[in-house]
Amino acid sequence: MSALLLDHVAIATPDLDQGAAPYVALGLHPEGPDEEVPGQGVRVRAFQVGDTLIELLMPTRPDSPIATFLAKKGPGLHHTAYRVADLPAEMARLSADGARFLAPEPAPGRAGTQVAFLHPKWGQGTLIELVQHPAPVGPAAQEQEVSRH
Ligand SMILES: CC[C@H](C(=O)O)C(=O)SCCNC(=O)CCNC(=O)[C@H](O)C(C)(C)COP(=O)(O)OP(=O)(O)OC[C@H]1O[C@@H](n2cnc3c(N)ncnc32)[C@H](O)[C@@H]1OP(=O)(O)O
Ligand SMILES: [Co+2]
Repeated sequence: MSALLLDHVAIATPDLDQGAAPYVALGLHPEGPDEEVPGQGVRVRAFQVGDTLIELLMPTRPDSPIATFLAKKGPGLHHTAYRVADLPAEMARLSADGARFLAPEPAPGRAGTQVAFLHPKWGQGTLIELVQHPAPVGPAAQEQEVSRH
């Protein structure tokens, strides 16, 4: 079973500046420029907090899941996300264990990640996302490769 880390906590907002205000007031700074993720119909502003992120999500089109969420529940906590080393393997393991994924395959997330969502009912009322980050490239990866031998 792959290592599991809390990757991010996601918050739905109709406006990134408005949604980000409490985190800026807490002294956090955005982790780079806002990022559009067309497949999810969202614009993302992320704040690093220790090893995890606070991810503000604003809808970029009316049929975005975030637009639907905002219409039903208003702004606030949207999902929690966990980092896995091998997303397909985790999906197969959890599905065999009765978990219910919202789509059969991973989808592109922010920052080159692959993501998959579990149904909120399976999450006992919480929308849970699994995230696989791209393999590191460049000197860091070579160094990691060398240290393996
Ligand atoms: C930039 C990418 C980024 C990343 O991490 O890289 C992202 O995280 S993108 C995030 C946006 N994308 C998604 O959320 C995709 C997955 N979500 C969905 O497919 C839908 O939002 C879904 C199916 C979770 C809910 O859709 P909808 O509300 O239209 O369906 P239902 O009304 O049938 O809802 C079923 C049931 O779930 C409750 N619900 C809905 N959303 C949430 C939520 N975020 N947390 C907890 N519960 C949720 C909803 O109230 C219904 O419950 P019920 O008791 O039947 O009322
Ligand atoms: Co997310």
